[in-house]
Amino acid sequence: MLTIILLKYTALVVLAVVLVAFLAACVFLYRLHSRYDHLPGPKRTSFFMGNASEFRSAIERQIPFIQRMLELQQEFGPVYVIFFFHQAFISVADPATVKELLMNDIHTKPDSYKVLYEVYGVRFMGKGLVTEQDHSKWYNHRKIFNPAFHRKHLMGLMSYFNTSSDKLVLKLKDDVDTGKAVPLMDGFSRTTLDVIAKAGFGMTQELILDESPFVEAVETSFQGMRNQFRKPYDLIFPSHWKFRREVQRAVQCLRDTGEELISKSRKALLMGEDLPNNILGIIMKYSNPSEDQFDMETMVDEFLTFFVAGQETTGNLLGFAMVQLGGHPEILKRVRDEIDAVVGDKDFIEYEDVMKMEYTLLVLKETLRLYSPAVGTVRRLAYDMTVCGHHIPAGSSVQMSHYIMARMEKFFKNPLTFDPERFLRDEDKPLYAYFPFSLGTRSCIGQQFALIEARVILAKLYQNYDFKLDPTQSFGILDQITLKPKGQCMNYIYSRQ
Ligand code: HEM
Repeated sequence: MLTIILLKYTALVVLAVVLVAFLAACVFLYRLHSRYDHLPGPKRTSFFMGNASEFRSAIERQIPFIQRMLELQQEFGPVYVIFFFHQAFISVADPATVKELLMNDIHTKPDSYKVLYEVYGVRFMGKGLVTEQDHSKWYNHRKIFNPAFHRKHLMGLMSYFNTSSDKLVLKLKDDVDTGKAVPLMDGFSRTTLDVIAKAGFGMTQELILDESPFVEAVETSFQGMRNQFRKPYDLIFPSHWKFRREVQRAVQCLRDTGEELISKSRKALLMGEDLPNNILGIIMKYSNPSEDQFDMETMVDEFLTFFVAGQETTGNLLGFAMVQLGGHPEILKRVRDEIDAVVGDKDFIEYEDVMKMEYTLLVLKETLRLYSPAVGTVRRLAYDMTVCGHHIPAGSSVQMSHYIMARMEKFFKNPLTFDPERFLRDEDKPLYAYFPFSLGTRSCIGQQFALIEARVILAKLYQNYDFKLDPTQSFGILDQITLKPKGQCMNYIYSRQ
């Protein structure tokens, strides 16, 4: 009898707790919605899910979600609000606001970055440079990393860029003159992974030519990261538990590899040995262990951060660039002529050669204007602001998208035309409208690294081969949180005439 009463009592308590939680969620959402009721924006299709159905419609129409956000910008103007479950994002396409939010450190990164802290319960990017929200902690780390990206150290990384590109050339050798189109994205992805692994952390594993458990672990982890971001509720279903375990193992494998490399480097430093000229070696030299600037966990966070931030982005940039070159024979000819003139048949591409590849740089810049792998950034407003006549309260998450602004006639003449020389003319208004690497102190630390690496890889490819885009290769964009070319960048490869 007592047990039945207890059970009834417990059930009542549970019911009451659920009811209170439900009411609290309703009040929270009601207050959130009313905070932004004065702003334009699409109608919420659900009280609880807000505008999450917009995601579904973008997937169904096979367009990147950011393209849907551009359409909404065209419909509602430079400022609008969109709700995802319990989060409101204010999308802003206004250079003055981009300047205010990115050039002023008082506006920090919002909580939405926490989604990258861990993947399926295993620490992932943790408190690395991209995700750290505390400005002073971030600043202390960034100042240690900055020297590794100065010109003189980047010059010292040229051998890594050359060696990895040579391996890509070798990997493609079997596909030359076969009359079969081959996907280039896998090669780009492996090559940029190899560069980060070696120039960044001194890994010795072969990542381009052979099958590698590390490459598989990177792919599985990234897939897990995307799923967690886009389909967080999949995990409720037991059919996804196997995948979750695979992702957890893969992330752990990356963290273990990072820890091993960092420990090795630390030991070498303590033994007074010379550290190699890679990013990890340079950070070790510049950081002060006595100040405990980097505990092992944070250092491993940075290891993962550099793979996430530096690999796929640069690989995707190369893919987009090759697709655009394939579709613009006159631009391709100028790139090839420049590479022939600057590099000729040299085996080793020097830093000075890269600096002379000015037209190729314009092509990369134009590729980044229309096809930047990273679509934008978000800041948490530190104080109330009025943007284009709209009041935005302090604490709001404001999204600024370079993808959106790059497609606005207001800032770029004939915005959808791929025109590398636009950067030499004075017709556009790119100031605070062009920011593929973001702007301000939290802009991309690897910007120059990526642009040098991409030029070396392109130079080596065109130095050795001719490429012809497969006519079935799409010019579309695949949204995988970062943007990548749809269709794997299919090309026929020929020996150079
Ligand atoms: C085409 C290639 C690349 C693009 C388009 C790109 C873009 C970006 C963007 C937009 C941000 C700002 C992210 C935010 O606001 O949350 C960023 C940050 C960052 N990127 Fe890149 N990136 C590229 C390549 C690289 C490479 C090669 C590395 C490393 C070698 C790198 C390392 C980082 C790091 C560590 C941050 C965080 C910076 C900080 O907050 O201090 N990126 N990148």
